[in-house]
Amino acid sequence: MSKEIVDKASAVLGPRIELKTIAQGAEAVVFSTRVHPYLPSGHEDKKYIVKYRPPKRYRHPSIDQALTKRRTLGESRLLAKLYLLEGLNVPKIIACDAYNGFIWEEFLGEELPEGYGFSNLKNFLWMYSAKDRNPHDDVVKRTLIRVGQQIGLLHWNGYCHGDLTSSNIVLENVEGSWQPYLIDFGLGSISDSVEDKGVDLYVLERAILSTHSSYADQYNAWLLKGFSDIYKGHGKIGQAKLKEVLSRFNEVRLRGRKRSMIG
Ligand SMILES: Nc1ncnc2c1ncn2[C@@H]1O[C@H](COP(=O)(O)OP(=O)(O)OP(=O)(O)O)[C@@H](O)[C@H]1O
Repeated sequence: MSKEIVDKASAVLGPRIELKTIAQGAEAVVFSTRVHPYLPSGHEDKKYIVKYRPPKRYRHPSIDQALTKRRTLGESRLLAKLYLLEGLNVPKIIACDAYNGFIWEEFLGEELPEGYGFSNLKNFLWMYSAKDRNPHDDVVKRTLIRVGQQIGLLHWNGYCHGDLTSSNIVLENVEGSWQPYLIDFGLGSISDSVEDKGVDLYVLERAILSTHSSYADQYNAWLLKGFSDIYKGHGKIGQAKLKEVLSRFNEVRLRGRKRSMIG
């Protein structure tokens, strides 16, 4: 992580906000902090995420600023809308400084036991594939069905994620059960397109296949069960829409297979 980026972020936020780097993607740097952006000190019991899109030197400054503003605002607006959907779990947005490229969110997740790392779906499934655990444990089944339900809710309400990998699903331990949260809506959209939905399902299926190939068929079947439950809960219209999404999902799969055969 370049010190220059951290210095830039600190210069905008001021010395009061202590930042700890969590991740650096192509587009943004993610920090955590205990300091609330606008409440006075004394609220350090909570943790927050600060997602920062630093300026890109290779872009013309005015284009760069316009892009940063548009993307930061887009992601914040989407997150704020999604947070209002009943039953859907996404991080609560705390603040947004679109001009400087900052989004503040509540911090979700925790460290998994035995050094399995941060509690995203990918690490959680690794933990259950360990020798002394059962990869088909009921906890895994219940959790994957819940993940499928979250995706079902997102799609049923007319939104798509755009980058639905197993790292972008965070698990929170709520009274002993794992509740999934969808994070990173940087590529998310308001979309009722069956193609976008099929691609979301395909991206997650591939992510699970690439990291947990021995159990992927069962895992994906549980995800689809949860997903289908949501659509089926909406009667005949739900059933018809489910059929459309699943049939497009199959088409996307076939296209993906062809591509991977050709290279
Ligand atoms: N609300 C949150 N709570 C806890 N951790 C988070 C949260 N948001 C992001 N993270 C952590 O930061 C990482 C990167 O965040 P995010 O995916 O939003 O950024 P990104 O730059 O779009 O990443 P990428 O380019 O890898 O998709 C996540 O994988 C997760 O580990």
